[in-house]
Amino acid sequence: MKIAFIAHDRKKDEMVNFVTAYEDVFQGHEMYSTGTTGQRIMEATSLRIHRFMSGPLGGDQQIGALVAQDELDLIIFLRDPLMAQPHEPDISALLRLCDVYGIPVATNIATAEILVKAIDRGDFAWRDLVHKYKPGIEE
Ligand SMILES: O=C(CO)COP(=O)(O)O
Repeated sequence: MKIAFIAHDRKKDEMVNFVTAYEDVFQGHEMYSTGTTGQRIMEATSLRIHRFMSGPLGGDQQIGALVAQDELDLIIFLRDPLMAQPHEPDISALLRLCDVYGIPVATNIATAEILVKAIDRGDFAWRDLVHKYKPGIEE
């Protein structure tokens, strides 16, 4: 699977703890992140993650481009709902693309917990069918 991690500043500790706790589940998957989030995760774990730009410098949009190209199966995006972000339009654009393409996206730790257990159980097998048949997007 192809998984992306993104966390706003006040959620980074939570993200690091989460990924550390489930490191064995994430091992072996192809992983992406925004700049600082990926750096923090790699400092704390043995996971290798392809890091894009930092969010405010375009990282959310780079991950959005992967969604548009059907190159991501899951996004864990721990957003800070109590702090305004200078790049809010980029964040909205990424979440919109997830809805356009039906990409599972967890925006809080409770949903992230459920989805990581779903990976472990093989519940993401339907993504293989999506890749296989790739229906066109309705306009
Ligand atoms: O701002 C972000 C997502 O919107 C995250 O970017 P960083 O991982 O570089 O802090």
